[in-house]
Amino acid sequence: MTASTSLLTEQATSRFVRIQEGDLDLQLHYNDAGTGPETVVMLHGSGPGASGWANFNRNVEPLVAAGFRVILMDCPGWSKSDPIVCTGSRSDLNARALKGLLDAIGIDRAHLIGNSMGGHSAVAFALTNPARVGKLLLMGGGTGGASPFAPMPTEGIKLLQGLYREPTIENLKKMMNVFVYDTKDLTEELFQARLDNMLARRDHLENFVKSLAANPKQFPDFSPRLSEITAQTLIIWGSNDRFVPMDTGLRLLAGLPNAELHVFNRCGHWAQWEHADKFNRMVLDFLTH
Ligand SMILES: O=C(O)/C=C/C(=O)/C=C/C=C(\O)C(=O)O
Repeated sequence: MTASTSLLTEQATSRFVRIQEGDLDLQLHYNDAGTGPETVVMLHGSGPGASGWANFNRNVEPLVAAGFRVILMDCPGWSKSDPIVCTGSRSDLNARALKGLLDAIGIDRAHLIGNSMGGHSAVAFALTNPARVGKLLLMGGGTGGASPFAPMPTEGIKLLQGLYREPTIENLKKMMNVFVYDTKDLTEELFQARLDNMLARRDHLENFVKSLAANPKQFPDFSPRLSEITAQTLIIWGSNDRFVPMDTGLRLLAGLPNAELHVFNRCGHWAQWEHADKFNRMVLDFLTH
């Protein structure tokens, strides 16, 4: 561990910023780690209790050690960011929040890593702000839309929505057991931390349910527009993903002109966590070559 990575805790990297982006006027929470000429932004998924730190805590340190600045944005409606009810496209809402954040903290251009909803949001950002995107890494997400192979909503998304409606430890365990292929690393400590995150912000849970009632399709299908994105893209999927099925990754590969796809076997919806070491090596190789 170097001096620059020794202070990589959630608390030490926690920051708040006020953003004004069109009609969005919000306080956002983010984590800001490391220094360097290039910035990597990580965008988390849409589960109850998710946050940048919860999703990517196994992935920050290697990037910081390699000389990147890493920003984890907590999307509006999650963690310590302000609450919101989203009645339109949540992917586009998050993209606007990200533009507001980058403007507010003076970052012109960044590489984006998105997990699930974070992937949908990264694509929305790349479509509206192409000059501000370096490379794109999409994991278990990138576009909404139906799967021709898996019943929709998938079993994972049904559990996720059930947990928003009834936020109990039992429902949390049911959902998290489906997140990953191998459940042995899901400790009581991890369940408890995620439960605490969730229950700390009942307003976020209620707002998610209201948002879904107002617009059940929070994540639009970007397939017809993917060819507009010229950024070099690495798509990563778990072959056992029970939240966003792997054929979504194939759809992204077919649509994005400069993309390649890596599929992890024995891996669910959290490739960045389940295969963290290999994932981190792949990210560094992708970003530095
Ligand atoms: O419905 C979708 O397309 C997206 C679903 C998600 O974003 C689910 C993400 C779950 C997590 O990764 C999490 O940590 O909550």
